[in-house]
Amino acid sequence: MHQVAPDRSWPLFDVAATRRIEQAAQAALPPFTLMQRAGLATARLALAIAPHARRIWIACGPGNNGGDGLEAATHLAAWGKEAVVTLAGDPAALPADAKRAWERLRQAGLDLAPAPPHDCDLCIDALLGIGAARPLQGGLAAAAQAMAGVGRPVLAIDVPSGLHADTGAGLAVRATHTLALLTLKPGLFTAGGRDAAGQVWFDDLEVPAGPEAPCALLAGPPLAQPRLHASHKGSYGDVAVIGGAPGMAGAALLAASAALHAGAGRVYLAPLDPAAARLAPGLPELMLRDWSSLPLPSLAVACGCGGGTAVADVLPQVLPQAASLVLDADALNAVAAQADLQALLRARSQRSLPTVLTPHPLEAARLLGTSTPAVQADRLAAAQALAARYACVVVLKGSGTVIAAPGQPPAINPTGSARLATGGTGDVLAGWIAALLAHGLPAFEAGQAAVFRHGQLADRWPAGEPLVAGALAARAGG
Ligand SMILES: NC(=O)C1=CN([C@@H]2O[C@H](COP(=O)(O)OP(=O)(O)OC[C@H]3O[C@@H](n4cnc5c(N)ncnc54)[C@H](OP(=O)(O)O)[C@@H]3O)[C@@H](O)[C@H]2O)[C@@H](O)CC1
Ligand SMILES: Nc1ncnc2c1ncn2[C@@H]1O[C@H](COP(=O)(O)OP(=O)(O)O)[C@@H](O)[C@H]1O
Ligand SMILES: [K+]
Repeated sequence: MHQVAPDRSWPLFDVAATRRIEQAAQAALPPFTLMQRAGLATARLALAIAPHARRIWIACGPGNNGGDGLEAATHLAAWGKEAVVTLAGDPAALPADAKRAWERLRQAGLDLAPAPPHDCDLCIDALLGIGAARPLQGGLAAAAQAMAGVGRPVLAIDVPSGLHADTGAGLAVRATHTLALLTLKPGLFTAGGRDAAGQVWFDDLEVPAGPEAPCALLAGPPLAQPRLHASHKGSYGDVAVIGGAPGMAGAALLAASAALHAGAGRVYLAPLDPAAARLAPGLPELMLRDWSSLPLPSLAVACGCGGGTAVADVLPQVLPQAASLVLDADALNAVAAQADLQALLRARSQRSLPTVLTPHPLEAARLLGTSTPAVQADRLAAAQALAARYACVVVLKGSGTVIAAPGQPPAINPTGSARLATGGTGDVLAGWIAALLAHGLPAFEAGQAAVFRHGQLADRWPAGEPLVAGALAARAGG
């Protein structure tokens, strides 16, 4: 069993692949072996989470997830715990493996409780796993509600019940811990998955993934980029930030500050507000330029940050010329609205010019011509659809940021938290990615590395210190 931490990358498998892995293992092993392993692993983790627990409520559902719970309950009772077992369903209708777990429970002298306990020290959520097919209803919904009311740690088996294992969508049990079995599923790490799953643990039940290819990766830490002694500012590339229309100069400044602190050799700031040139940015290292005078073919450009509608006039020049490009915020909205800009964007890939789009879910919805809920319902699919449509790398921001590129499995970022949900942190990310592009990282690696470090910086932010974008930018790359 492993604790899933952002110290390495992890392959993720969707439900279809997990079912194939399970079927191959079932065929090769004596019947009931996997459920025995699953139940034992769950019981062991329950003890580790709540070593002094006396009463443990195991809330079982009508399928094999419930069977894992029944098997765990038998172990916990054998180890001296008071196991209170409820079943939202008919024991006679359980699938074969779960029925066997039910028989073992009965043989151990245990029976079902008529209702959840009024109090317990730990809840085990064995209502639904990868078979969750529709929103929780009836007895399952009642059990989930009771679990929330107990106010004790909740250990979810495989998937927090109700959560869609592939997407992280769906109203689900909110667990403090989730023990993923056989495979790690992408839905645990994006959309509602992080909040539902809590700390994720993984047990492969001694079954290798075999020939199955992961549908996505949980990203690990990027490689360090040591700065050679015999290097100079030209070795690290030049960034230009174009944005900051009237009233929004701060966004462009944040991106430029992040690019500077993330290690770009030189950073140009090209505000779209003519008056902004008179502002003292407090960063004398920045070189203020009119955008039309920038040497675009030699620059990594971050375009859009606070760009307002003015950025649409810049894009016909920037899209074909920038050596590498990050499009954020208003630049994305302009692309979403103009077919000519979309064509210029797509044409960049034919010339192998690296491009990264950094939409939040609303911007992604505009680019895809759909709604924000539709994007959030399947963030991996939305990011992949965008990458395919615009032939570039896409960083779909939010809880469990997705990094996608055409023709390869997407990555889900494991770092960051809602402390980043404050104005301007997305501008910081755009500037940070541009700095890595300027250094020569390929677009996917640049996006993945900057997103990981940006989130990690937030995770390590001192608890009592407000996290604001300006301070985040000043520590980029640190
Ligand atoms: N086989 C093995 O040995 C192993 C299995 N493993 C474990 O099994 C889990 C998968 O088991 P599973 O396929 O039985 O699916 P599961 O999640 O229990 O639910 C299916 C049941 O729920 C029902 N149902 C669904 N949604 C519902 C709703 N909203 N409201 C009400 N009912 C609803 C659905 O009914 P139906 O849709 O058919 O009407 C069906 O009866 C997996 O996550 C892992 O924990 C692992 O230990 C590895 C070894
Ligand atoms: N709940 C969250 N968990 C992880 N990251 C988050 C969360 N909320 C926001 N972020 C991150 O904060 C940044 C916000 O970017 P964005 O929405 O563009 O805001 P802004 O335009 O104000 O800069 C993104 O990198 C996003 O992934
Ligand atoms: K569950």
